[in-house]
Amino acid sequence: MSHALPPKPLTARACGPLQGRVRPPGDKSISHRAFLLGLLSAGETRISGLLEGEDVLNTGRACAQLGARVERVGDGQWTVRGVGLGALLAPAETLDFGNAGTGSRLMMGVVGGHGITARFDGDASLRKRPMRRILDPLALMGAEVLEQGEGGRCPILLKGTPDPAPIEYRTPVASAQIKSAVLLAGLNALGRTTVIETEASRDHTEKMLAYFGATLTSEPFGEHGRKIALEGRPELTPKPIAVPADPSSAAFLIAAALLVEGSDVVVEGVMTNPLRNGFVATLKEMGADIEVLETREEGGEQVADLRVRHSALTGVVVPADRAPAMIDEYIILAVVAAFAKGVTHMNGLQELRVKESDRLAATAAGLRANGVAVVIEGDDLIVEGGAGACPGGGLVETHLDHRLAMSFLVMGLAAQKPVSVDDETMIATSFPTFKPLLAQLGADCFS
Ligand SMILES: O=C(O)C1=C[C@@H](OP(=O)(O)O)[C@@H](O)[C@H](O)C1
Ligand SMILES: C=C(OP(=O)(O)O)C(=O)O
Repeated sequence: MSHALPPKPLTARACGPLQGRVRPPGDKSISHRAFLLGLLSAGETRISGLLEGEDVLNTGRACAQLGARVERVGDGQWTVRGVGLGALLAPAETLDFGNAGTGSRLMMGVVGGHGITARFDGDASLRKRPMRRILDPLALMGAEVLEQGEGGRCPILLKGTPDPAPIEYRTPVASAQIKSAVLLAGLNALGRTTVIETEASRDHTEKMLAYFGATLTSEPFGEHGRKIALEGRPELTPKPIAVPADPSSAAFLIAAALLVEGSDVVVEGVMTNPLRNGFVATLKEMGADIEVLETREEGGEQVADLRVRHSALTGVVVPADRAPAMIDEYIILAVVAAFAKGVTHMNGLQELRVKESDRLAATAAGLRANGVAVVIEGDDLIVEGGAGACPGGGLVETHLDHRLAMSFLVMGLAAQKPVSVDDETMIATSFPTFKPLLAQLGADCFS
């Protein structure tokens, strides 16, 4: 499944100071959800600022296969004419989610709660990712897995139920994808679906469901958790969605500005949702000069312009309970840590093993290839920084993982020797404007 492009290597070399203002693309998590809620509500949902990355576009195509009319009406502007809850069509062809865990898993929730059957598939990376974590709660609700790859992996043929059982489900790991899949299936249940998470994960699904008119409560559970309860069969009403800038994409621009000497950059409109801001919080603890210039609300989220200046950084201990708020930022944090003074100890990274690649192993390998001392101890990553200097000079294997590619290219902008990645094509899944935006800041240092 998935049309695989031939790998395209890319090298980044040291560049002069980064200067200017830049706005990262729309948030990937919110963009996926905008398409899905558009599908599930009858009428027209207008979306602006959508991330036009391959992951999100695949979700849009899948929504069209289930009956929605999905149209691009301008740059980042889309409309979705949804069929509404309970009225989805069975797709004639396989739903191909490419590289996207989020798109495939959330859509499994949607299909699982409807009386339709759909085949889910994706690229070689997606075919390695665990799906039982989604299929298990969906089975409790009445969905059936008719076919599956080894160990509950894609390709998966899922038969949903027209009458899902409302369940109370405790997520086994902190995962917004598991929580969202259960809630999306629970939308079509007669009764209340409850999800309990002991570590709170990103809350975009809850916020968007409430915005579209669903009755939903979210209350604290234990020290760091949440209990979310959703009343089934709501009247979902389409609402305009303005997608704020993605903090996970912003992370690469912020890191580049911190690492390249003399840089002074403003990254605009970055979503500062507390369940997404662990990276900036950690950088500040490391001594990063990040000034919050203007806070405001965009599309129901707090956003801010961040002024970032080159900074001398010091290693820190990153607590395990911060992982959900920066789960996609550990690779770039590890790269930043390679330039810090002293050791950075990142705790509790077991979930990194089941992302687009085994990010724990691949990050360590990439650092070693570039002369950085690193140890994996259990589920922890320990990086020894070079106090402002990082040797570089390595070739990094990216294993179809966009964030590995971008993180090590950022390393190359500040390292002593150029850094190469074996494939840049996957960057298009989440941040197609990565190179042009860096070039806009003066970092036109890729070849
Ligand atoms: O719900 C989402 O949009 C996401 C949740 C996270 O995954 P998990 O739910 O597996 O932690 C994250 O890594 C992914 O990039 C996006
Ligand atoms: C883990 C990621 O995404 P997904 O799970 O959607 O593939 C990511 O973007 O880093």
